[in-house]
Amino acid sequence: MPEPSWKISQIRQQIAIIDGKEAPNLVIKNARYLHGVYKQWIQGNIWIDKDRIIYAGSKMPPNTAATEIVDAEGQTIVPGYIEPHVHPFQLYNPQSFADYAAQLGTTTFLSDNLMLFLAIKNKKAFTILDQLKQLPFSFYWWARFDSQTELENEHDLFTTKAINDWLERTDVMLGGELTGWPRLLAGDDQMLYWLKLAKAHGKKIEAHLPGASERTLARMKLFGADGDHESMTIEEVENRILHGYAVTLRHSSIRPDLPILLKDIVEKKLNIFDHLMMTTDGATPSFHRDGVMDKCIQVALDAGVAPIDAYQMASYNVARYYNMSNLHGLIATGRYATLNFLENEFNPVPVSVLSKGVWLKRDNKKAFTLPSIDWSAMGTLDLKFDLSDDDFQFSMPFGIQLVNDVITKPYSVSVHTNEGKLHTDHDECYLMLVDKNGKWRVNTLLKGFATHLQGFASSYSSTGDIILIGKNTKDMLIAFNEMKKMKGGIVIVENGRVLESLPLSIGGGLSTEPVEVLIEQELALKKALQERGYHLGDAIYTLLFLQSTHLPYIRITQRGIFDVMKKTVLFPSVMR
Ligand SMILES: Nc1ncnc2[nH]cnc12
Repeated sequence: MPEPSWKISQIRQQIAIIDGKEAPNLVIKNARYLHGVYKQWIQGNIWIDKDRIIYAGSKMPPNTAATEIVDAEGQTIVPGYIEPHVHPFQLYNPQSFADYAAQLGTTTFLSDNLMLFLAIKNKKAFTILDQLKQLPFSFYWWARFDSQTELENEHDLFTTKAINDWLERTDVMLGGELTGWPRLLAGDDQMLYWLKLAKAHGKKIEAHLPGASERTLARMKLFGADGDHESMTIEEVENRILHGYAVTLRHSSIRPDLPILLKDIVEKKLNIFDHLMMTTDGATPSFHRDGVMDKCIQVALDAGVAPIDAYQMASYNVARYYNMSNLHGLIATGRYATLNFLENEFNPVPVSVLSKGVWLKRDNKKAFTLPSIDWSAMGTLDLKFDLSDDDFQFSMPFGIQLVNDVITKPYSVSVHTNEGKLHTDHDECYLMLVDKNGKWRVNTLLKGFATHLQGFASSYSSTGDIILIGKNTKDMLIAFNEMKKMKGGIVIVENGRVLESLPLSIGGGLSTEPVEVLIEQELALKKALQERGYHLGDAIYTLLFLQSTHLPYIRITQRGIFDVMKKTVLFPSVMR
């Protein structure tokens, strides 16, 4: 349960408001609001002082001297939306994502710690968490137990001490997501110990079980998994519910499954809405043009879900599951004053947003820009090495073929690779993963990414190592040099000229730009790639997951080309 932060003196003052000795800052009167436990719209007055609901019910405060009274007649009020499964590093950063999402009513986030965990020491990461805590929204975190790739130093990084540092925090709500669960089945008791440690700290365990059989679901339940967000079909939802999983339905840029899942649940008349949550699962910026959790709620309404269920799936259900309804997800006495004001319950995009007592949006206008935080703990990407012609050796019998945006398989290379150029009449490109410290590289070919892409460089990757792709080694080198000069980012080069560049100045992986700007930058990048033969949906995810061993079948990792099923390095990385 997250720790309420009110001091003794503040609680005394809150009691004095009930007693009429002091006045609250704000009263929302004539409110028609959602009460999550009654599951009804009720009428009443909500008294607020600073960030807390002092009282919600039929009465007005005895003392309203110096109280702002807002008449909410005609409006409908719901709890601020909660996004339970955020990967806050898809070009945006946690602050910029929250600033954008808040305008659409999403003000509480449960966020992946992976990027921070891999990039910097816990002490530094916690300075970022602590800064985010000062802002008028709520950021909670997960604690990962595995890197979802093959790191050179996985065991030095994922230690009991390092994981426990996270689990001890009251703003960490869960262990996982558990992408490395096959290790549990293979007998890894170290990982099982971490699950038990998380439980001992009162945290939930979020699994990651795409396509799991009933046998796997049962075994993972026995290991301690509580929830899963990977259902792609109604049968998968039903199986998870059967075995007592908390189910989060997903609507993301790579898996926009929510409409069909909800339609099937409604058609089958499954009475399970009190036990469902929804997520956008780290969708890339342009997916959020039409919303964050408001978009999920709209999808639910469109699928015929009753409005109260639709809102609860993005608020009270999440708060109750994570044992935080003492503060979130319920409009009732003692909770955070985090409310969305709607025209009516059929339009989840709020007219006004109050978050921890601060108006972030009022009457359809942005009322507050979340201040940016100090990202210096993440450092800047300062590559201290150069690449030379010697690095561009590509003589591999097989390469990596993209089956879709994120699934890969091995294929036999049949083209000449040693001339520094590849023909544009096929979709094979050179691919290199280079250590951000310049110590090693892995060279292979990538099929299915593009036909006409000459040079491409990205410091955006799972581990912060550098990905180079292209048909022309000279342009790949120029793209690398440009990315290095920018101190991180994504660059496309053609005939020696930079065509597109997207700077990622926070540690080489995150942008400082607002999400609105990032949407435009991502679309421009995607368009340039599409014009050069990229025919898949989500290029940013293709980059992010090239190293990810939680997906089949073959990956480029720090240790070399990796066979996911056999768990072996097929070709080791080469020292430079
Ligand atoms: N496992 C994962 N890691 C990073 N980003 C993701 N987005 C969706 N799933 C993810």
